[in-house]
Amino acid sequence: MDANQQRSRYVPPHLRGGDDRHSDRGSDRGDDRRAPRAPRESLREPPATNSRWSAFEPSSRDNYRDDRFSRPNNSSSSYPREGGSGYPRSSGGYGAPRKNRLGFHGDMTPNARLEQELFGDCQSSGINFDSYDEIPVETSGEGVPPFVTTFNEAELGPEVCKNLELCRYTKPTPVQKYSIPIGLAGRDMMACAQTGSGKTGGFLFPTLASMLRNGPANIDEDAGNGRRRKIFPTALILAPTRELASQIYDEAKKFCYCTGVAPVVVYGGADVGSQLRNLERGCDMMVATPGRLVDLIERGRVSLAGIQFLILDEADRMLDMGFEPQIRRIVEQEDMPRERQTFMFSATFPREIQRLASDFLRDYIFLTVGRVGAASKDVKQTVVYVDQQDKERYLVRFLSEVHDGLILVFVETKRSADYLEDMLCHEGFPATSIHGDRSQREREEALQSFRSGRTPVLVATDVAARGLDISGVTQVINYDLPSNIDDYVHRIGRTGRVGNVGNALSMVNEKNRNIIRELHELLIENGQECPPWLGQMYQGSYGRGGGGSRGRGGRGGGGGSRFGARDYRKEGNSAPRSTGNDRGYSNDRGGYGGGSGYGGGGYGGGYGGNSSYRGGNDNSAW
Ligand SMILES: Nc1ncnc2c1ncn2[C@@H]1O[C@H](COP(=O)(O)OP(=O)(O)OP(=O)(O)O)[C@@H](O)[C@H]1O
Repeated sequence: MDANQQRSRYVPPHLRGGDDRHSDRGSDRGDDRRAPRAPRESLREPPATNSRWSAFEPSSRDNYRDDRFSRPNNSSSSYPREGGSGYPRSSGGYGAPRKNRLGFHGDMTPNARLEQELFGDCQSSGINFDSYDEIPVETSGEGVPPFVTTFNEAELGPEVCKNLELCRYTKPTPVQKYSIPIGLAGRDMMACAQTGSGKTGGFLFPTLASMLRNGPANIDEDAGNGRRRKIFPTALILAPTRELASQIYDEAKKFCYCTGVAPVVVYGGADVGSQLRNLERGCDMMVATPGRLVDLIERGRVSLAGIQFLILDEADRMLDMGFEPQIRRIVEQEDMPRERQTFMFSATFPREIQRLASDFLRDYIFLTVGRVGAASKDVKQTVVYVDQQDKERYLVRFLSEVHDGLILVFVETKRSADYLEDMLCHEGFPATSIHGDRSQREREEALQSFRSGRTPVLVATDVAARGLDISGVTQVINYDLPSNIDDYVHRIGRTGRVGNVGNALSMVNEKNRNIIRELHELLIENGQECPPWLGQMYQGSYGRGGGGSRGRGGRGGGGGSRFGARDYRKEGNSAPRSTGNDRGYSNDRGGYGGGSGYGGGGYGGGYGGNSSYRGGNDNSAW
């Protein structure tokens, strides 16, 4: 088959499924117009020598299969067959309209099929997992309880501990070691820990364990309820994207298995009717995106009067200008009690957002693992200078050398995501894309196809930058750099998770001046190779004398930087106290992990040759 024949059969993403609803969207969307397509022939590279990609033909992309994630079918439950509560099981596994003996709505009976579904995929942590223990932990606030070192039945309860065993979690990560006792002590907390270090468990474990200890709020669910039942969750977890909400829910289902606590997820873009039916079966722990929650409150279907736990995941994002009004409305203007516990978690926490966040917290404990806003040391970061017009060729060339793993390519706009997916498929790479203009179904299918390895390249906008935990992502590529360093930290954190190593490649040129200084400082802080041209760019853009006056150097001292090096309440006051860990406390920047030492390269030599700043892309390498 010649190349032209292949191309004629390929259906570009915006026309797939015989649906042309997107085909004219460029015309009414201002700057979201589709990019002019580069002449195909100019993009043509020498055939990829990498046999991984040569198996893929654009016309046969649906035949691309990867069985890495298949698993044996185990039909027996790890829980004893007898010994459930005797509470009748609903057909869906979770949720029954009646309350169980704990006063919650979930199932307490083991179910082998569900157990396999929930835990069959669980994988053990990566080789650097143990080095998490060396990351310095800092807490501030009054009366910080001592940290734990194990998952302990006395604290978490036997069911939760059993579920953690099924998850193959052998010990808590640092953030969990501290967040479990803080949460169980009834305290509010603001927690900041690096990407991929188990923050989801960090808030779910103490929430669930406290719920099991205390039971639900004393609410008469039937009072004032007519035919349309109102739902009174006990815990509310808010997340910024639908995919993240859905992922948190998947985690919650595992930890809640057989505990009697019923988790439910609600998010926009999906059928509200089926979400309402799920809610009606009973909801104790609600995971939601803010917009859909407001909708359900307005419909009179959800009340927040029973909330005992409020959690904001990716809290800095939830409180930035886009979401803050909705969050204020949910937290301050509905019926949510002030007598509740509030947890805020993120890997980044700019100082002004910390200040804003404190409006929602009471006498909280601030917990940082490492430095606020630091990147994971398990990600090898590489920057290359690539002119804008050379990026496509560079990417194609780069991908043809990648032999393994899933590759996440970040771009700036939805239009570029469509365009790049299209281009990569033409070039023979099984790619899909995710962005805000795709339907929820398309977004879910794209993620599933990526997760399964069927399309090992995912082109994404920042909708996929935060929180997503996809095992097997070995490369993150910043085709377009984000406009701020926190987004960079979250993006590259899609790889190098839970002790695994990963790689991040960023294509840099003059368009990225606004992030260069902080990128430069982050690379140095993380002990990464920092090409001389990057420093030249940075000094060129900010003046030689000015370097370092506003950057990460300022973070540690709490100077002019917008970043908090630690609890913003402590700035200019007494030093925060260490609650101690084996290695002792360091209040310095960075300061954890071994820096380099992990191989995992995958790229380097052939692509790293850009040494001059202006016009420095090394075409000879292609
Ligand atoms: N105690 C543990 N032992 C082993 N694996 C764990 C443990 N806790 C969490 N994990 C696993 O670590 C991975 C990353 O966890 P999680 O998604 O919660 O990270 P995160 O800190 O929230 O990351 P991000 O900042 O990107 O949102 C998940 O696959 C999770 O199952």
